[in-house]
Amino acid sequence: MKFGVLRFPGTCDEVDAQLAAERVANAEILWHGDRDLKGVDAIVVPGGFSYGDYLRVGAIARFSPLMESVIDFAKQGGPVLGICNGFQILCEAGLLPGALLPNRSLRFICRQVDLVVQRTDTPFTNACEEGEILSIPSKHTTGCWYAPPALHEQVEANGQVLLRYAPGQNPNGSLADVAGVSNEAGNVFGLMPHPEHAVDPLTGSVDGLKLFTSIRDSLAAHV
Ligand SMILES: NC(=O)CC[C@H](N)C(=O)O
Repeated sequence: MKFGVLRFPGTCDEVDAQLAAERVANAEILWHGDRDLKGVDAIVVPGGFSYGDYLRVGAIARFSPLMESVIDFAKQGGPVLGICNGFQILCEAGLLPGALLPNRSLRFICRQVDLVVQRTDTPFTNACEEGEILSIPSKHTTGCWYAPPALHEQVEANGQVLLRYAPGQNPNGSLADVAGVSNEAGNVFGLMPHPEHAVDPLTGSVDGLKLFTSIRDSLAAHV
């Protein structure tokens, strides 16, 4: 199978995402100005500062030509993983619920965080154990996930929160310690921490690899 990793002006984590995906499958970088998804089986919208975070994080990238193809791909049930700025872009595109607000501290925060796996019956977490703790780096200014009460209630009732910050570790003030949330159909998932930076023992954790493995295995199960 092949992952497609999006690149916008200002993206900076696409090569790490490609290298992470290549540990479990093939991966190719896709330029935001094209429309062709080149037959990839899964999409990664990586982290960075697309369009310099101007206007509002992800608000400009969301209108790239390639995003039209990503929205169609997602509507057809294709797996889409948004990491950090990718999560922000997917929220702006209306593919994920809620919005990312500035961190409560109003500071850029860069630290390793523990995430608690809430569900394992998903395309993104099937290689994990329920309740497992994943140690993954987090680095952002605008990572405070928020949804108005009615939407938040719906997201919780549908089991769309797949990862939460471990108690006492929420770095940004996200509502209900939400670190990663899926769409209602379950095929689009976004998280603020960076699994692509936790794939080699050299950097202290390989827990991030489990998300990439999960996507690959969920697709293999459908063949
Ligand atoms: N690491 C990233 O992807 C940065 C995300 C984003 N632009 C922020 O700082 O909020």
